[in-house]
Amino acid sequence: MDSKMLSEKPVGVVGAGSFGTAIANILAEKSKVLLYARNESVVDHIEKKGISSGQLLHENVSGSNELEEIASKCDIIFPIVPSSNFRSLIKDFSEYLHPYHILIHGTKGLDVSIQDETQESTKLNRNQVRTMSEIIQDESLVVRVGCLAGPNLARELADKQPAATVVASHFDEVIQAGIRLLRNDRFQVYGSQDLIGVELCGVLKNIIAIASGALSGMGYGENARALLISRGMVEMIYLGRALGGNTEAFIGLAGVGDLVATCSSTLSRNFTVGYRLAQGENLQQITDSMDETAEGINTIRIAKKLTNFYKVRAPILEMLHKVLFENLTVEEALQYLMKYPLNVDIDFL
Ligand SMILES: NC(=O)C1=CN([C@@H]2O[C@H](COP(=O)(O)OP(=O)(O)OC[C@H]3O[C@@H](n4cnc5c(N)ncnc54)[C@H](O)[C@@H]3O)[C@@H](O)[C@H]2O)C=CC1
Ligand SMILES: O=C(CO)COP(=O)(O)O
Repeated sequence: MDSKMLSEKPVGVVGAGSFGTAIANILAEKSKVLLYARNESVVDHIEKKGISSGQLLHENVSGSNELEEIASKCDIIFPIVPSSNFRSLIKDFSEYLHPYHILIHGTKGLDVSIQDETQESTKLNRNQVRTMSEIIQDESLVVRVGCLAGPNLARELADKQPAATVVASHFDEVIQAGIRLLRNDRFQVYGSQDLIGVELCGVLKNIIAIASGALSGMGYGENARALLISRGMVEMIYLGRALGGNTEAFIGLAGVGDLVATCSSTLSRNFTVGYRLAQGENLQQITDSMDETAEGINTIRIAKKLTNFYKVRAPILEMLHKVLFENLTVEEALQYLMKYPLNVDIDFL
């Protein structure tokens, strides 16, 4: 595909939430963009008011309510919806998708097929858990898939602050397309061939972000956060490698970069969940009053079952699971972690 064709055809973004909208605006600096929303009133708002998810839209962005229109007009499409809706979206989309399409998703979550998981199951293996790029391949004829992941808090992107992301794919043309479409003088784009590793970075850092919010909610400062980030990174690497990622991805922008951003910002929804837990709210109260997606909650549930299967040492994850789903208090979890008998700093290199 040459650059002339790219500039002639619009780029598709599916999902008009905080991140989909921020990415649509970045893409719009170089291309026409078709932004898909399920809800007709949201499309109406996009068309008439030029606003989506509270963000003023670039003039190159128009709205669409038709997946068929997105697939027929766009060769390159960015699906950015929560992981809980990702498979059903791709199923609906698949009849319009062809092998010439390129899909680069921005979703930081995992999927478990219903038939593979029951409430009682305590273990999951890798074959029972899908990343979003795997869902695209499972459910459609699209071959050239990729993801974008990195420290990309939507609000900061919307405010045009400097930032960078990683586009990962097994196909160089997907990486090159991502760089060509997204890169501008405030937004750097790096490439990686480790698609699974980069996807897992974005997914697993949300677990640690919840823990970081909890530390802040208890009033603790930067020593505690640094301890959490570095030990959290080790857990991410253990589990990420068990699931097929390489260590390199985790020490890059999508790994430690996104981990630091999300663990340090009150803009992060996952951080906010942890903060509110530490302030005494329960999970139900928090999720009932949040409009946006905090992927880390479901990821903790899935990751715990994966660590049970692979016997991965992940004490932070274990404690968070108990806090979220088994009524352990945040203070009790912290006490347990501070007594955890470990003294080797780095044993994964
Ligand atoms: N907000 C952020 O700063 C960032 C978010 N992400 C990831 O992006 C994904 C989406 O997050 P946000 O945009 O923040 O979520 P959000 O909660 O702001 O919005 C999600 C949007 O997806 C739409 N949606 C859900 N199912 C859909 C479907 N089947 N078809 C079309 N639209 C559908 C919803 O209507 C909503 O507009 C998540 O996996 C998140 O982890 C990644 C990087 C940054
Ligand atoms: O992934 C993010 C920033 O890179 C956004 O994190 P939250 O989903 O926690 O808001």
